Amino acid sequence: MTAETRESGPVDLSGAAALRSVLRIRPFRRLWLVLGLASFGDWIGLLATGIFAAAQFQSSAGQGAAFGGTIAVRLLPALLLGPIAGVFADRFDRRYTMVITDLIRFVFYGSIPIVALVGASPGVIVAWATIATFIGETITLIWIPAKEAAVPNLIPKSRIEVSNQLTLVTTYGITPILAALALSALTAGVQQSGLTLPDWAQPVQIALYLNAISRLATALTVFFGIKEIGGKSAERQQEAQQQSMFRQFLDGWKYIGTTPLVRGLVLGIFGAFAAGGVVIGAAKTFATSLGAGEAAFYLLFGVIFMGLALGIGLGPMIIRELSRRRWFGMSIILASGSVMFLGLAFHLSMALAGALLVGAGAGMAFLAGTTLLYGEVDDAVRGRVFAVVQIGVRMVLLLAITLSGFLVGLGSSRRVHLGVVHFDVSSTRVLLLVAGAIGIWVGVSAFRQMDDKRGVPILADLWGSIRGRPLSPDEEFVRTGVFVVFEGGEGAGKSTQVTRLAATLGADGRDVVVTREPGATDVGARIRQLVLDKGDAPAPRAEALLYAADRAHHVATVVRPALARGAVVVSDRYVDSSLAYQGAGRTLPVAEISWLSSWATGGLKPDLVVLLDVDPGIGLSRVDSRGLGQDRLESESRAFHERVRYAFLDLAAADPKRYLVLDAGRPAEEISEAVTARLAGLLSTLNGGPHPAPAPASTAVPPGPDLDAPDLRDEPVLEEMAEVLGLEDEAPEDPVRRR
Ligand SMILES: Nc1ncnc2c1ncn2[C@@H]1O[C@H](COP(=O)(O)OP(=O)(O)OP(=O)(O)O)[C@@H](O)[C@H]1O
Ligand SMILES: Cc1cn([C@H]2C[C@H](O)[C@@H](COP(=O)(O)O)O2)c(=O)[nH]c1=O
Repeated sequence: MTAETRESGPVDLSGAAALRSVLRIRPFRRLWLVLGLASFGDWIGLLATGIFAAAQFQSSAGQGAAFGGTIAVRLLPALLLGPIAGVFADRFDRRYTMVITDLIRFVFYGSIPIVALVGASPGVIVAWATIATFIGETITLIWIPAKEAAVPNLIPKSRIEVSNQLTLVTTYGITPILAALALSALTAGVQQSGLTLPDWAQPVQIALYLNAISRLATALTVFFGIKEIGGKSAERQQEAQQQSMFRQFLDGWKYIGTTPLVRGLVLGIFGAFAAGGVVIGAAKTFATSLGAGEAAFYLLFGVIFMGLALGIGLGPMIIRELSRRRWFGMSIILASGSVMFLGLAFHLSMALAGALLVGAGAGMAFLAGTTLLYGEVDDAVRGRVFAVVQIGVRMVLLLAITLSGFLVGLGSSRRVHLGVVHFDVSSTRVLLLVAGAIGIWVGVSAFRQMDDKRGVPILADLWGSIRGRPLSPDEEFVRTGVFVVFEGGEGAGKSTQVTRLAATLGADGRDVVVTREPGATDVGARIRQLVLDKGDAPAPRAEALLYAADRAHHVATVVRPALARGAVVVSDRYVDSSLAYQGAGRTLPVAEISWLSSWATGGLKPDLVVLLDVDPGIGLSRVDSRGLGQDRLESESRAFHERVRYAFLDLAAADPKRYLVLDAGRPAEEISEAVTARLAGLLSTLNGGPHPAPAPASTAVPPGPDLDAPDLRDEPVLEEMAEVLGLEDEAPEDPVRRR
């Protein structure tokens, strides 16, 4: 059982369009209806069973015990049957599993009000309500994984997230509210009408019938309307034939335990819910420690659920195309960090903001986690994985609420006065801080385990994604060569130095590739003409795209292949020229140019950038002295060239390790010496030092299609440069400047 590695990530449609597109899928539409009905039945049943049981007793103690008891019974089956429930979903036909389990639930839930009608004693009624609820909930545990495992088979991968949003919002947002409203409207309607209804028509009784009927309705819809859920894949069929249920059960756990991504997702989801549970459990004492009273408790409780809904509903719209794996880790960290923030809050407004973020983080983690699981987990084992998730979430919530409630009750608190600020340092706060810290650790581990964009800065990626421009991960390739780039304004002496360096390295027997931007390739030569000819000027954005296009082709066909085979690549201009000329010069947003270049190059960065810094006046006069006239860029204003110069210097200052900044007014030989000296360190790491060019076939560089790449040492680029330069006419001597 291997998980297919696929990312159910970015949705390429706007929120509303994506929603419409998923609702156009008929089987999903019906499943959504089923879910809505089932969930409405669940919630109204949960409320009504509790009220119904409580109503059988006169004393408040009896009422409390009956209400709490029936609700606890709904959660108990998860403990007992949970682990095995998923096997049913993977072993049997999922359609029949859903239909049969719904029919059983219809019978048992329907029996609860009927037992009361036949005149049984309160004790028997409550006992039967408890037993029937227990059986119904046990059966639900088989129904849920069957449904969860079927969803990805009905919907295209790209729509899974939206469908998931829709079902989560329906289950945890819309239907509980509808159920509560329906029940209270029924009760209020009867009270206000003054009617004396027979026992069987009491509002709670009606709610219980509704709960049962919703099961019948879902069974019929699945049986007649969603036939697509049925059938078994060959793999499932084979497993069912060859393995016992117990073996399948063990394999399910083994799969979760040994598949790092799935294990990380499951643990992360539990972590996020534990964070929410701790806050709910501690909320009452916490509200008191804020001096905010009973109402604040309900407020905090409500705000967490509001955050949950906001996270699920709006999360994907905010982060847009951020990697879902990264989003998952970040959401857990957000939820846990907010729990810690709550531990430090000294005012109700801070607590409410913290609670909202706890809910939002948990909701987003749940959405991202389940969406990833839908995409990552094989159909054959999906039922078991979702059984563990669904049941685990209930158990973790219950445990976290109970344990934190218990722990906060143990400790005492001390009032701390910090100037005008007074707050309690209590066991509640300590608990929140510790739970938050553990949650952050879980989030960071999840992030590290499943990060699919290693090396891409996290916050820049998040910010870029929010703005609709996520950063791409570097393209992977075996890089054994060294990449050196010369940058600088017009006439700085780049070509002179490139040629000198190539000669020195060549004399050393190195495999050297001399190249430049724009124009090192046939495609590039045509682009160079387009951007530099003084004809029709491309608009600034078009100009930026043309340079990026030249770069993309250049990197793919010249630079990467040469680096892969272990050559020293020396390029006259690269990314910084775009940042300086199109960014600072043309005043296009530098971050956008940077993103464009990083996309074009697949994130390839030079090992060393030699920046030849020259006053634009001097540089342009050198260009003029060549007597070849000025191209379109060279003829730009003095202010343009000043902006370019300072942009280069700023780039170098921001990453001093990668740059060698030299005063281009100094003699060419001195500059060459400085460059050679700086490069010596980098080259010593290259294949153990000098070697004959081209690299012998026996070197460690893996052979491959890259070996077909052009070796530009003898190509026109170098010749053309030498010709243009007239290397025998050396520049006047000037001191070298290092920064
Ligand atoms: N250190 C130096 N001192 C004085 N003159 C120099 C120096 N280096 C190069 N030159 C001369 O300046 C002119 C421009 O040099 P070069 O073509 O190498 O600069 P470049 O930066 O490549 O120019 P471009 O921006 O046009 O590509 C040439 O005539 C060259 O001989
Ligand atoms: C790579 C690159 C270059 N330019 C400009 C800079 C120069 O004016 C010309 C290139 O000519 P040179 O002979 O190599 O100096 O193009 C640019 O504006 N943006 C870029 O990305």
